Amino acid sequence: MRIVVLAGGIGGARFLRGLKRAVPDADITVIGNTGDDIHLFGLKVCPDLDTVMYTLGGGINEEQGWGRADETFHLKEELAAYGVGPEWFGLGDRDFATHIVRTQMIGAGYPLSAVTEALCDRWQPGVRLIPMTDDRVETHVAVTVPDGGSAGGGERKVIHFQEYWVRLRASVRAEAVVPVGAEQAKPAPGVLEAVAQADVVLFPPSNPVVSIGTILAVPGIREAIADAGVPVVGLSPIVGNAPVRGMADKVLAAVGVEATAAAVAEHYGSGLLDGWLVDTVDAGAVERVEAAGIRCRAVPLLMTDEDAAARMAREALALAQEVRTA
Ligand SMILES: O=c1nc2n(C[C@H](O)[C@H](O)[C@H](O)CO)c3cc(O)ccc3cc-2c(=O)[nH]1
Repeated sequence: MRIVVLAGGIGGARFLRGLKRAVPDADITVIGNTGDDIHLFGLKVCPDLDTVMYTLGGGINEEQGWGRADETFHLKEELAAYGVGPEWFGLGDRDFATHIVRTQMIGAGYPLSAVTEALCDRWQPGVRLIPMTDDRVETHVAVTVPDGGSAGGGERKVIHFQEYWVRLRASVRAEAVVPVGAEQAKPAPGVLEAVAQADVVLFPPSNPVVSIGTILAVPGIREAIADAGVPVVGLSPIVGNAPVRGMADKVLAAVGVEATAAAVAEHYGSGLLDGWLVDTVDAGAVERVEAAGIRCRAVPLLMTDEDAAARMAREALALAQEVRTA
């Protein structure tokens, strides 16, 4: 079975680990979000690609869900001693090596897709990991930073997604989320081919705006998925009207979508999604999602461990089969 998965960071990576366990013989292609990418200290950092690569390759820091296990931060401390930041982004020594190799290869003329393949030669994630595009796309967030005054004023600015997410911890209101460069970007080699050859396309419980939404913003990808003629099944990242992890509710508000399992399904829409899994606590949403033309089932959606993630993957594939034979 050929499975294409659109993935962000932690949620996507953990789901993929479950999927591999559920269907060990499947041929899995992962289209990774690169809107979170950031240039720091002259290096290109790809948090979501690395989170998938490290998680499936056995090198992830399990507690954090990002970055390397058994990490040290000497380089970051030395940079800080020179007054060179940012200090708010935790790049460890082992992780730095990945960014150095990536940046060196890009400088030598290799596209990001080829670099990612080379990095995966070491990690052997057991899936084909392709960035959504080789072109530069950076998600920016328009915010108003309060001036602290009683008039409720503040400075409106546009900041990098990582500054909004990591430094500000989404504590200021996001007014708009813009995947800068997406409109001009082309899908990376292999992306459209993988979708065209897929038997099923899955949207893990990743962020619908800044992860999956960014991938779908690359011209051609949404259309290829909608036209593939195979079941497209997603899993809700919202459980009981709150994100399972992260701050997806904050960016959903910025695009005018309420943080409920049903609203996220409607946001993707029946033109794209054929099936949607909601958590059992959201069983009441099933009717609304089905009324929107999307087949819906309520099953446990908390990825408490690898077995739970594998059960979710099996449910997603079962729903895909149901859609296919309907
Ligand atoms: O909350 C944090 N997330 C960090 N993340 C996670 C990441 O910024 C976001 O969670 C994702 O971009 C959202 O998908 C990192 C990921 C990397 O690959 C490398 C370094 C970091 C550093 C941080 C960090 O300092 N704090």
